[in-house]
Amino acid sequence: MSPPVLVRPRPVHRAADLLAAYLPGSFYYSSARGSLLADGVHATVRAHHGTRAHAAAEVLDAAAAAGLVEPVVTGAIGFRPDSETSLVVPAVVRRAGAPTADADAPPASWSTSWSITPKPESAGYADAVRRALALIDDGELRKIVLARCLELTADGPVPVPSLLARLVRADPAAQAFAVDVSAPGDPAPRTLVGASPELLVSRHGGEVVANPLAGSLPRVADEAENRRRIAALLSSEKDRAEHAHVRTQVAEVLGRFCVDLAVPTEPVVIGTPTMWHLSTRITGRVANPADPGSSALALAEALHPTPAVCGVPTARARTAIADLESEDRGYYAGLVGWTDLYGDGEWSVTIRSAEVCGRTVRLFAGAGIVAGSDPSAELAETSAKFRTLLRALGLEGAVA
Ligand SMILES: C=C(O[C@H]1C=CC=C(C(=O)O)[C@@H]1O)C(=O)O
Repeated sequence: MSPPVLVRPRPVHRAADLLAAYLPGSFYYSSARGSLLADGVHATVRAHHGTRAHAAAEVLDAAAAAGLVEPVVTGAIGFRPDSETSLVVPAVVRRAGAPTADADAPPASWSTSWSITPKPESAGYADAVRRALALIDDGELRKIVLARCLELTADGPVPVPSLLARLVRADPAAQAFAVDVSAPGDPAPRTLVGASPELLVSRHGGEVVANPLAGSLPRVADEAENRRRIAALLSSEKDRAEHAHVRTQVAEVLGRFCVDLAVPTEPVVIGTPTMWHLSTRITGRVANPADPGSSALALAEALHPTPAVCGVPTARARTAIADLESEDRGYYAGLVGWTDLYGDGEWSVTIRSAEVCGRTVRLFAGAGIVAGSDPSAELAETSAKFRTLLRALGLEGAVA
């Protein structure tokens, strides 16, 4: 049984210092609620889908018994139930407040030439959207999120610390992360890096927040046009339906764990530097905070995959994704974050992300397809979503 929360440690570092101290192999996670930098491996959490929260609680209890102060489990879990997982109890954890926009950002591009390979080509993606729409017409699916991949190769190793710093600087409120996800056989260390706008779930002292997003339009430079887009999103039947699937499922799952669940019936629009999204902030309190089955990781596992990355019904959407997408998603559309000894923690949806390995960067972006979706608009939406990473790589405009 985990000890009760009495006094929580206060951050003793500056957010900018934590970001500057990040090195490949470390775990970094920051959001509007604070920053965390972790190094070394005290223990590894080995468990499969559905048992990770209990395994994490056991490993955390053992770490505390062994004298580790305030142990935390950090890491990432891939999209598929059987996909890769990287969960560890780090040896050293440093915390700080939320990052700010004035953090130092390194220069734009460090590679003089890149090769860019879309997988599939644009026409192939549009075709997959048409096939998904046929499944929706047939009544097999109500929603499916279809993703595509860009494989970039630079003329030298991609410096992950600079990429991470540029992502944080561009959007300090995002859930930014860098996680070592190296696997046997990788030609170089592999890092999952990104700046997700979507909080899957956070739990602090028993207070739970989830912030599902779905229904999107690209952000542009012209503010009048942006105002039109915000109004268009709020009134779009198609986008509201796409969003409602996610809100309903997240609320239903959290309802199994929480009391005082508050689920707004009307979405609002949130902006990232590159996108506008319909957003619903759902709050509640865990009914049984001491139960490891209600930890932040347990809630995250129960929620995953939400219809923001998979579809409705979930099982049919998963098989359709396997049939219609050409590339394995790996860690994309999974979850990334941390959970502590008390069951608190924060997990975000692994989107606006890439896996960096040596000179190669694989990035994914997806779009929710519902009745009424237009293949060319969904293709454009995925291109706009790639801009988060492409901008940070100094490559904005490189992909139509
Ligand atoms: C699947 C992604 O975004 C999700 C989150 C926000 C809006 C979404 C949408 O409108 O389709 C997606 O559900 C992605 O960025 O790859």
